[in-house]
Amino acid sequence: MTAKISFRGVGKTFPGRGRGPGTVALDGIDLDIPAGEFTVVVGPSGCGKSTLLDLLGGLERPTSGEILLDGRPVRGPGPDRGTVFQQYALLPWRTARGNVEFGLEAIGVPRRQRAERAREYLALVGLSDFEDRHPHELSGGMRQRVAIARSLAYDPDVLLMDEPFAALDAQTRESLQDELLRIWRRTGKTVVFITHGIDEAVRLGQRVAVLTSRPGRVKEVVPIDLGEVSPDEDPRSRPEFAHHRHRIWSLLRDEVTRAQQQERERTAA
Ligand SMILES: Nc1ncnc2c1ncn2[C@@H]1O[C@H](COP(=O)(O)OP(=O)(O)OP(=O)(O)O)[C@@H](O)[C@H]1O
Repeated sequence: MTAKISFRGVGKTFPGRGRGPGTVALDGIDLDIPAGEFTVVVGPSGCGKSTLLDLLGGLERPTSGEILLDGRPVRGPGPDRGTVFQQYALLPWRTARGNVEFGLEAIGVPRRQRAERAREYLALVGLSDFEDRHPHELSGGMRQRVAIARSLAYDPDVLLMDEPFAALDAQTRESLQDELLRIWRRTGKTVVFITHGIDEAVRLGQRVAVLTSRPGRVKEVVPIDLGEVSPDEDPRSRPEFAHHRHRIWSLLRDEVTRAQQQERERTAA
């Protein structure tokens, strides 16, 4: 079976200033992601996580290797991929509904359908009562829900999420994680989610790809199985959760130390 997304020997080097050496952000990334999987990517700061997502989103081109989406090389952005960033990037002069409709205008969905679809997706993220509010009238968590609704409304196959909950308080983050899982189960999207949070990775991922410090390579892909979780149980308190958490923490620890060492050498140079 072909993977939905396939990174094949993907490298990315950013040119240096003047004659200076470039920055090798990613090197030899090999990763296959099946359709419908929730994949989380973790790694030390600056290891190239956002770069990896930008390449998949078609915002950047790889220096080496290729990324295949449904077996075809990614050559640019497209409506088959929706992105949610850490910052909400909502239009302040538009209501929640207007923001969701905005993405649909861009792909030429007729007006009446736009309104209908925007309502449907705002309901999916639990914001039916807030569709006429402007971003400044919404909490951080609600704004991020609007951003998620906007990305889902044009029905991309793949949802790319770059630390979407990082700016939220712990409680809002946890409830949005639960909500995202519910939405993912309902919609069957393929999700690639970047985070710094180990707990977040274990809570959300079916697999967690741990990257090395820069240049980022895939150090290990950890399958997550939290066992049978009953509806009134907090999965975060299960022994399986602690086990996976510790595994990923151990893999990251060495890489973070290496990244800090690199940073010290760079500032000393
Ligand atoms: N447009 C660019 N031009 C030059 N260098 C870049 C560019 N974008 C990223 N880099 C460099 O590439 C490396 C990887 O950056 P990237 O933002 O992908 O890492 P990250 O893992 O997402 O970091 P963080 O966890 O801190 O958000 C960094 O050293 C960064 O400075």
